[in-house]
Amino acid sequence: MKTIDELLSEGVAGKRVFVRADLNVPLDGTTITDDGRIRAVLPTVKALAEAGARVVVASHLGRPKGAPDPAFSLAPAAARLGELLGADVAFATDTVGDSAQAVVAGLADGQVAVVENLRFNAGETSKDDAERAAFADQLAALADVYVGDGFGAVHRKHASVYDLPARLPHYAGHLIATEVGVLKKLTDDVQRPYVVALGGAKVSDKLAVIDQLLGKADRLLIGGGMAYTFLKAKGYEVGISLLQEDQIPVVTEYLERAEKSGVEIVLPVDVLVAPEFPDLKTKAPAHPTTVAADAIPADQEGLDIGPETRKLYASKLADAATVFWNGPMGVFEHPDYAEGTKAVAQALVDSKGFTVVGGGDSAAAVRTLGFDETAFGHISTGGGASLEYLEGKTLPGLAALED
Ligand SMILES: Nc1ncnc2c1ncn2[C@@H]1O[C@H](COP(=O)(O)OP(=O)(O)OP(=O)(O)O)[C@@H](O)[C@H]1O
Ligand SMILES: O=C(O)[C@H](O)COP(=O)(O)O
Repeated sequence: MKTIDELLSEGVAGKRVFVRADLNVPLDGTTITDDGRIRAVLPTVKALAEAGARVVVASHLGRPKGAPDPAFSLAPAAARLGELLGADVAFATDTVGDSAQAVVAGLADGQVAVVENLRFNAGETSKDDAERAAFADQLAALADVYVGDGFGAVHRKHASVYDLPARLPHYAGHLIATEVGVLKKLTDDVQRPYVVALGGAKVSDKLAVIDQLLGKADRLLIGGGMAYTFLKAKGYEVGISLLQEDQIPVVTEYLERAEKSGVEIVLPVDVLVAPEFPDLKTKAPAHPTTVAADAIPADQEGLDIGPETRKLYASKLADAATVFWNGPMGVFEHPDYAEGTKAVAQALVDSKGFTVVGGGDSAAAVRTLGFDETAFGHISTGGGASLEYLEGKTLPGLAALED
């Protein structure tokens, strides 16, 4: 894989360089609540701009449905990138249309532009190769060189991640190089006990990774929205909690396999429930109730792990030599459901092992809950991406950067 260092030594002055970043930051309206993913791509953008490149930054944000949707505009991220760079950043109100073409044509050497959300175009995420290729052709017309630096999205076979690098000379940016360097340690020579904590809301995506993790980790702690499919597989009722009903047989098989192979799968023993999802805007008190994991009322939703589970998970993390954690333990954005995530974060801080936190919201949680980033071994910008890397999968966005 050629890296940006080679590109810089070859010279980029005057060249249009397309940087595929992951600027998928958490937003409260148009306010960015954690800018970690923007800061993470700064070394690449700065280096290119300082070398005189005309830098075209592109990213997805959220999961819009292949058409423009103002709620998912990258405008706030572009503004924040400008603040962090201390320079004007031009913004194109479309991705490959008139605005993008004009903004890119107007760039001077060393200037930076951001184009609008890649996923406002159906071709970006299409499963149809020809549709993705057609969009990649339009993206390729905007640049001379491609730099892949959106680590959080390298597990997606999307046009800007997978098809576009095949059309341009391509290089890995600083962030991808750093992320892969650290995660390699967890695949090549992992120190044991190796404990993986999984939570979050992207349950269908992430249940699949457990298949491989069962052969690699010594212990799996399950929290967040992920926990309820496991509790249901054990025969408990989960009320109106997040549930991946079709995955219950798969999860049942995981539980059986873990038992046979001596891998510990640790599930919540108690949870915080409420009749409705909390208001994340007003943060109005949610008045949750603590119930045993096998006693979730039919009309209630599990929104965080409970106090006994917090202690249990801290004890299961205490002797770990290596920890990988992806996915908040609860709806940490609301103060009534942040304690589970705080407890796991604190257990990582207290750990003597090598600790890695992965994921947009997981990393944001660590920072917004007031933890010092340097207390963790590594904070990865990718959740799904790092999990799939740890599974040993070939990731489309990394494969595409190979020569
Ligand atoms: N019990 C729960 N029910 C519903 N949502 C939950 C629950 N627990 C956690 N969440 C939500 O999960 C979200 C984060 O999940 P997600 O899987 O996206 O993690 P991530 O760290 O961002 O990883 P990635 O980078 O792969 O997106 C948070 O917004 C949080 O509110
Ligand atoms: O948040 C993430 O994990 C990445 O930005 C990828 O987003 P996606 O899961 O919507 O593809």
